[in-house]
Amino acid sequence: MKYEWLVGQHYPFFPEPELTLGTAKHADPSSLTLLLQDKIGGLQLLHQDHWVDVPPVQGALVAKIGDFMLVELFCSHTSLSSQLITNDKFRSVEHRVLAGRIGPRISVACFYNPTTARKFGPLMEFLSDNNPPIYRETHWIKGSGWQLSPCSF
Ligand SMILES: O=C(O)CCC(=O)C(=O)O
Ligand SMILES: [Fe+2]
Repeated sequence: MKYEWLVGQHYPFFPEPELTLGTAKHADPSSLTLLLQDKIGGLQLLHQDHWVDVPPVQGALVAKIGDFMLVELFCSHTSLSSQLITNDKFRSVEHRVLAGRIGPRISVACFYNPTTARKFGPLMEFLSDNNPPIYRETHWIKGSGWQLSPCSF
């Protein structure tokens, strides 16, 4: 069984935005997050130690790689892979949301999460003598996501 969560988020107008954040810095524990923003903006991605604005584009979905990133989207043989199963070749993106400067903001996020029925670890295709596994095999846990668990070699 897979878990998909649809979450609506409301960020009220805040008269002193420098005193707080809408959402603090984090990476999603999902496999993949698809996000619909309204026209207010405020989402930022951390890129090379700098916060970069994600401009809102009417009707566009923002796709964010999550920590787990094993998605069997739409059909069971289609899988997209990232931080855990690609052994860090593709990494989840850290992001935050600035507090409402212009007006209230609404976003809708769909978090695609992996099955809890089996463990996932780095795929063999991403491993070699020069690229040993960085993470242990782990389950994704409904309710709490999961913890990246580094291997100790
Ligand atoms: O409201 C947003 O733009 C993003 C919120 C968030 O961090 C998320 O949906 O993962
Ligand atoms: Fe997020």
